[in-house]
Amino acid sequence: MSDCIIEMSGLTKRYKSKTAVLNADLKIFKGEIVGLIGKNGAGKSTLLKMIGGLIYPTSGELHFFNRSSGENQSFFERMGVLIENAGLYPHYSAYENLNLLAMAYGLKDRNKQIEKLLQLVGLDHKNTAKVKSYSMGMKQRLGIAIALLGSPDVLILDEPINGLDPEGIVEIRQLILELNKDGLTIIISSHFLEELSKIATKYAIIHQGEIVEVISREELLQKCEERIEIGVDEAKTAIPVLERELQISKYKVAYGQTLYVYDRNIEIRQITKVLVDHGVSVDSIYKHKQSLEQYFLERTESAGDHYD
Ligand SMILES: Nc1ncnc2c1ncn2[C@@H]1O[C@H](COP(=O)(O)OP(=O)(O)OP(=O)(O)O)[C@@H](O)[C@H]1O
Repeated sequence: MSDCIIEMSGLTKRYKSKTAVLNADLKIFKGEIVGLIGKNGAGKSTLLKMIGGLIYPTSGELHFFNRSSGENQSFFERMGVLIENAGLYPHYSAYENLNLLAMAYGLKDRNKQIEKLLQLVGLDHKNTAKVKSYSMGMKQRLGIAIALLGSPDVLILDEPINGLDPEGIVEIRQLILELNKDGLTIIISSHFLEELSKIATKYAIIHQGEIVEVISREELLQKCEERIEIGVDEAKTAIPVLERELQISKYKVAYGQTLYVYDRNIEIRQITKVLVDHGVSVDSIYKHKQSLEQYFLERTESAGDHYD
């Protein structure tokens, strides 16, 4: 996963006096599923629209495949975009919707490509029912099929599970994972953090237009793992005691005076006892388990507010 296919630096979008996105720096690598997380109005859609070429940045750089987007607008053709709603024709079938667009794009082998796409998103190409009779989930899957016309390298999905019932959510999740298995890079925005955590390989947390953190799935899971936090004078004096007496092996030192112990089956009272018995005074000790939701809330609340 070493090919950086999108790189933005200092990407900014202002609407008159409103700054929707400010100085966004982010690298996206081939095969990633990047979850863009932020509250309503954080700037997610604006950022996705800039990546998808639907709006121009006010300033900053956007590079695709190590080349500036300004050098070659055709890079945007390699993005499949589903932002807001798919703009479906309600009185046509799924096939007809795709066919109209495929003709407009001048795609060759339309029939074959459309059948393949409909199959991929779990819709029947022979179904002549009008799209207006479709469920939200079916419309969303058709929207994804439309975004996939022309075999893009990157699929951009803005809140694709908004308004879907639990079954629809599972279908979209499975579809995204399936598409990613075939190598497609996906950028997906959401404020359903738990849902996003089931698919994203990397997260960019956006708050009031600014990317406040980029974190991998592994890092995030580690941060949200259950741990015992021990406050001591010096962590390095506590570690050998805990290793020897309780055989702890999964731990981390934070700020020199705090020790995080991730080993299961070790109780707070055991730790307190051995440390005190060996002359290490314990200033604080407690179990800590952070939910994803808490983590993101903390990141967005501690990030501070910026005003235009
Ligand atoms: N065309 C526009 N003109 C003026 N302001 C805009 C425009 N588009 C977006 N904004 C403002 O920019 C900010 C970011 O909007 P954006 O739609 O990118 O946020 P979002 O994170 O996608 O939120 P939501 O989930 O509510 O769509 C908001 O304050 C919004 O009101």
